[in-house]
Amino acid sequence: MTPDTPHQHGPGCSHTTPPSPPQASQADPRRALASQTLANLLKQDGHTLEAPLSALSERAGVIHAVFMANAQTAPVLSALKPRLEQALEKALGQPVRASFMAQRGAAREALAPGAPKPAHHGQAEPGPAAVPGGIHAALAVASGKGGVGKSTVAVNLACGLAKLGLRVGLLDADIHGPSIARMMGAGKAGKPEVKGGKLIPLTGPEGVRYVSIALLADERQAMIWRGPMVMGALTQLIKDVVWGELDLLVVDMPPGTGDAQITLTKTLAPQLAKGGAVVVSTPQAVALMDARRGLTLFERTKTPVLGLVENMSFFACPHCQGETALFGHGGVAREAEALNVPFLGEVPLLPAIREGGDEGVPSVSEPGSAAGKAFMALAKNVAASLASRQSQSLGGEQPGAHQQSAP
Ligand SMILES: Nc1ncnc2c1ncn2[C@@H]1O[C@H](COP(=O)(O)OP(=O)(O)OP(=O)(O)O)[C@@H](O)[C@H]1O
Repeated sequence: MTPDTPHQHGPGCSHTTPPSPPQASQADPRRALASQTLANLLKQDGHTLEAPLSALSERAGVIHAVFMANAQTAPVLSALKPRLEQALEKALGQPVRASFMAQRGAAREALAPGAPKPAHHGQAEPGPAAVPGGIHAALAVASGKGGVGKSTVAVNLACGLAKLGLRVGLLDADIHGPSIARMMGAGKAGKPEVKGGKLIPLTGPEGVRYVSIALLADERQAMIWRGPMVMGALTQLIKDVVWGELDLLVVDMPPGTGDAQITLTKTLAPQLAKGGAVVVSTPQAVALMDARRGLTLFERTKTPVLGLVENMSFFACPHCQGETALFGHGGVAREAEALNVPFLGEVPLLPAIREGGDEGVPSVSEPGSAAGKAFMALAKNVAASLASRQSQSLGGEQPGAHQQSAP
């Protein structure tokens, strides 16, 4: 029973109707006002989207307005929430909390005309048609588990490759724990603009253009979107962004090997065929086991693997300059050899790397530092590997073919 549906007594039913919280009835003029307020805001921002009001109720003097969201509207509504609540308060003359509820079959409705049909369990498979033509190649930065420094490597690779002369975009697809905005210093730059229903990426260090779901939602809010909404948000962050001409879109993948990762690799398949994936791991056995799973995902989706990266390789003490192999230095290089995958380089555990991440200053922007040198060496190896991939692609290799040659 939804809040708007009164309890119906069947023949012989003696149940008493449970007391319900104070709610607005269908005839309540506030419903129309709430719907109109959202419609006006969407129109103001140049959207042609609709998000019907599902319920309006009142508790302890606060009005709760629930709107239906689908894969397409969810990110827009999240970004709009503070303004929507303000506008609703003004229109209804009372404090208002707005929330959004997933619509059944939402992803299917969100498919663009001509996009591939939805795959199993009703989730959108956006397909290559969704990717803007200006994105020439993509680099997926992945890890089997969280916390190994994948986002740190993604940021420094993006900025390092930009320093080497590439036009680089950076997409924070780590929808459940987005940290790219902070690492790129978004606090200083504010929120991205929306023009004609498209998002204008922010420009960060070294001219890297970037977007993150964290820029659309409140950074403190837990990312609890599920299934189709995640797919929809990710697809929008690729296709509804004015990326312009990019030699490379670096994608900070969500950790693990679930549906979101598969959707991303399939959506960006042609671009990944000209770029590839790097898998980040710390050297200890547990992380390596997960990294292996990450590699299997790329094999399954026929994404070329450029190689493995060892992060937090050893602790380089800034006081005594001594090195301590906290997680067992060299584990990733050995794993790469065993799996016949290139080893791209190692990055030590350095307090400056964590500080740079928190302050929004990537290590490569301080080229003289130990961290800057380690990440630039990595970026150069990746650039060499990309160049060799692209010359192979130009040489007639089928896009999506699995490749694992040394850089
Ligand atoms: N080499 C390093 N030395 C010191 N600190 C590091 C290093 N690499 C990453 N960190 C720090 O470790 C923390 C986790 O890193 P990061 O967010 O990049 O990991 P992640 O694998 O992307 O995690 P998640 O997937 O959970 O978001 C951050 O505070 C980051 O600054």
